Amino acid sequence: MTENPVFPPPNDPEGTGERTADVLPFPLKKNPTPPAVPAEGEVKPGEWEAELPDTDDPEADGLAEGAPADPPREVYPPSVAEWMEAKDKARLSVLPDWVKLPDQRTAVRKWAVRHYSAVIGYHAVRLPCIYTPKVLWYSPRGAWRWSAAIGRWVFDAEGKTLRLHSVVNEDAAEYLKLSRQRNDRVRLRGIVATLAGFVGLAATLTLFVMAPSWLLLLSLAALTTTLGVVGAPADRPLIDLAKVTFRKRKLSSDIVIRAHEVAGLTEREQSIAFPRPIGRDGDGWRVIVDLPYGKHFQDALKAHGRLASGLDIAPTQLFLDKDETSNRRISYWIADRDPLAVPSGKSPLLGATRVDFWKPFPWGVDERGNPVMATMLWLSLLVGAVPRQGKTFSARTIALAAALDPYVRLYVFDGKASPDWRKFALVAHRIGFGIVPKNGVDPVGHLLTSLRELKADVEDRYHRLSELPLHVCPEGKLTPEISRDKKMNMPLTLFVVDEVQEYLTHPEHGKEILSLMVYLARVAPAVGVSVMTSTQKPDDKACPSELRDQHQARFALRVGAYQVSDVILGAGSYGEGLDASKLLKSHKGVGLLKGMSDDSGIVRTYLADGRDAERVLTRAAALREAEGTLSGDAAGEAPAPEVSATVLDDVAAVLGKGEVKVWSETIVDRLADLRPDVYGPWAELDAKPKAEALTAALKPFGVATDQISRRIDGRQVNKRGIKRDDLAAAITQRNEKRDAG
Ligand SMILES: Nc1ncnc2c1ncn2[C@@H]1O[C@H](COP(=O)(O)OP(=O)(O)OP(=O)(O)O)[C@@H](O)[C@H]1O
Repeated sequence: MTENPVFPPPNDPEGTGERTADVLPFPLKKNPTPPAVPAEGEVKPGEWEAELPDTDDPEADGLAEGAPADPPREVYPPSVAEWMEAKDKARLSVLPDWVKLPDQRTAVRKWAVRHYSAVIGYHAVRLPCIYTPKVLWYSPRGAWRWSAAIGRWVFDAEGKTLRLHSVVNEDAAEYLKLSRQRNDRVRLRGIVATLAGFVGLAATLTLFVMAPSWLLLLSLAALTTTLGVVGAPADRPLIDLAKVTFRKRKLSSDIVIRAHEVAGLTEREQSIAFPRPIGRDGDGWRVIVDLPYGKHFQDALKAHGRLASGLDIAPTQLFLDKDETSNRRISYWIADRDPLAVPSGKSPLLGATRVDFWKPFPWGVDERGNPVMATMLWLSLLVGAVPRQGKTFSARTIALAAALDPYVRLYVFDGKASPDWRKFALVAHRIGFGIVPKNGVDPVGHLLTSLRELKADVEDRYHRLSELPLHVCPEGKLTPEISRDKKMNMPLTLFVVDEVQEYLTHPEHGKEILSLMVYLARVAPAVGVSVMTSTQKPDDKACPSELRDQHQARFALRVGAYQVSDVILGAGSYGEGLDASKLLKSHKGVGLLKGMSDDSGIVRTYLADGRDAERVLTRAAALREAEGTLSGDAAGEAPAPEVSATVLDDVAAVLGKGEVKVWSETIVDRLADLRPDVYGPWAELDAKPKAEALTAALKPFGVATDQISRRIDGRQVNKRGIKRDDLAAAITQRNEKRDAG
């Protein structure tokens, strides 16, 4: 039943000729005339009901005493604006929603095409192999039935019973009257039939001799079909009913009320109400109900399975949305079929020549087929799911969008070394696969170097952005112009780590990787460096909460239990109706997205398979080459020397066993031998700047250089140098800091 609360005009309470009490009339009464008092316990579903205190009731003493709960009308009269607003809400629109809204019009059009093409196809297939043989089979019988009917008509068979009756009753007068009438009729009908026979014969002969063969065939087909239809048995129709391929139910308020009753969401004395009529919404029904007072969204959520059963649909067809105006108002979308099992199709990125990563880009569609746009600006994204659900594919679609913006710097690390990310080598600034060194490359070391490089970059960006003049950087934040200015070297950056648990559980470097990633996920998005991590193990050991919690956006594909869903999406998500454990195995690439925008909900991500990805990345590489933005690994450039991070260990490595203090320039020469690519340029400097380079590099670690005296050829020579004890103390301090995270 559809309920539309009608608000009475102010100062004109319905059903009351005059004001009898200080209690305001209940404004949401439905019937314009006073309703008959229902029998006790009888509740009309969907009707607003209110029990007003009966002041004559001796048991209602307590209610009559004291100040009235409602303010007197004279003090707070309902305003005309309120009344008009209520009327506005209650008024039904002239045209139904599906006519007015373009997406619903499209849905109806699609439905009509789908429906009628299915019906036409159904009959077209059956026409030659079922309907034609049936017509041919039944047409002789039809011809016999027809001629028999004409014979009966000509010879007045319908009067036979009466004539026989007059014979049995020996009523001669009646019999003579009926016989005369019959003779007249037979004569007339005989003439008509003979004439019709001649006309028919002449027409047939004319047709046979003069008509083109198509007309002859058409006439024959029409005659045979007519005879076939006449000859078909009454219990077996010639044409079957088309069983269309999809199931579309007509939803009624009775079904919805039944669902709430079996789900235990209604009270004995109060049912649900329908603030808006049930209507079509895309490929499904939109139902808005008001639960009984005291019941709320979470109750409906808990009863999701029972509600689906009461509606006689699969749970995957029922979607619940909160309503902002009331906690007992729920909006249901009841899909005609499981929308999540319908693939969303190929990613539109496959046809895109380039993407502006500053703007949202298409990532998928929601359950109703509405586009879902993604953005990675100012946020980090965590993707989690059990294996084979589309975790990598969904994360990769985002990385592909980034690749198609030539000004986005990409870091890609895949803990599993799967083939999925290999082709990103064409565009990625830094890339690594797995955790096992191969072909002379240690991927974990490379990740560490990249993380440190990025951390230094982020720190540097903060400084530089705050130093930029206001006309260049008005809000102290990265802008599209700054990010695309090559001289500024602050491009939007996407740091992708797939199967992050492989790196975080690394026995030697896991802790440092974790602390660097926590730093980046927390601090870097604000300067245009976004982190996207994915994992199939979101537990505290494999992917600790200190990292998970830094991700502002979460995407959970199917998981095993609602607790895991909450771990990925964040505590409390289950209570908001977000439970990725309800997704099915068949829901590939489908997940729940939270935190990317104000809305949370389902995303059926677009598909881009391995070949699609390769095509996009080849295009992206060409684009970057043309724009001159190919850098790092993709351009064959080695990482910048990590002087700051490794200098302590390197100096320690070049100290001789018993050496207590060594001159700086000696140390630099030895460092150049150890790592010529890093320290070679220092070694080429003169003695003083050489020593100063080392002093500057060690200063951040608290290692000062001292004057060290040596006797050379009987002469006392003083030069600045490093003491072993100072170095050891700095290394211990650094290690303690690192362990503490
Ligand atoms: N959006 C999508 N639409 C349709 N199918 C998809 C979609 N995304 C993924 N799939 C299918 O799911 C399969 C698994 O995807 P994917 O490799 O991304 O899963 P995964 O969760 O990363 O698995 P693993 O943990 O084993 O790497 C793919 O091979 C693909 O066939």
